[in-house]
Amino acid sequence: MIHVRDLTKSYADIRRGKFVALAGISFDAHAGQIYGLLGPNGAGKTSALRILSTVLRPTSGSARVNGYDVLTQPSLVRHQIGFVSCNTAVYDRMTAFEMVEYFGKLYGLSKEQLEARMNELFDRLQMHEIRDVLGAKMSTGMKQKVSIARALVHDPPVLIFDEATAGLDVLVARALLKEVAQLRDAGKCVIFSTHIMREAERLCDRIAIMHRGHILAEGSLDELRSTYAENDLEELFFQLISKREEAAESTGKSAATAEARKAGNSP
Ligand SMILES: Nc1ncnc2c1ncn2[C@@H]1O[C@H](COP(=O)(O)OP(=O)(O)OP(=O)(O)O)[C@@H](O)[C@H]1O
Repeated sequence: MIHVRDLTKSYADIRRGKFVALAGISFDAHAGQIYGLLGPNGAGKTSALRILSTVLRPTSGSARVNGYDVLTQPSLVRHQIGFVSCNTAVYDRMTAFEMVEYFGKLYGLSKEQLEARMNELFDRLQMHEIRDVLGAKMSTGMKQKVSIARALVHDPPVLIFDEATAGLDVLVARALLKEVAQLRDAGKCVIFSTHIMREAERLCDRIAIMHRGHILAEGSLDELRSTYAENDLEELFFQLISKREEAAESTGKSAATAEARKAGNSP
């Protein structure tokens, strides 16, 4: 359902010059699966997810969502996905009902379809009591429910959650994770980015461990544990990242030594 090949993204950064945020990642995610992108801050998770949702253009490589190409068929791609992040905007002057209705209309749902869908979503996400609450007066948890309803209103086959539990209290975060699992059980393809090991461990069917724009390892939790002979995901994660850092450091040192030799500054 999601097919990503050799995807790269470079930013022109004033301070750092050309900065490579994605260095050629490839992965596939399927219906009925939660695919986790696990990585520390700056790993490139958001860049990858923004490309999948057509907000960003890749520098090179390709990505298809439910058969549609993000570069050549962006509008069709957008109909295939719902996107939830920790800071999806909820308009201050709209009520929960108006927000979800507004997005349903944007997706072209008929009045009847929208009414049925909104009833279903307000039941499922227990949103009836916040139906008439204005965005400005909502708690973070309420806002997150509205964001989820907004992402689900057109019943897309693919759902993308980008660090969606950040800033939520433990009860609201749990409810969100339960909803994510239910979406998978309903046959959706879910991409779930997080830096929280426990979330990835509990929820994801496959995990890509990302660091500085690379996928360092990929597989089901069992596959990762057996390949790296390490049961603890956190430990496995640290081992992979420290190996990478050491390799990068020694490459940097050799490059610097070679440069110095060339310049005649080194014995
Ligand atoms: N518009 C931009 N211009 C320059 N650099 C950027 C831009 N957007 C992201 N970056 C850089 O690209 C790298 C990857 O960022 P990205 O947000 O994709 O990572 P992430 O894994 O989602 O991290 P986080 O959890 O912190 O959001 C970071 O070093 C970031 O500073």
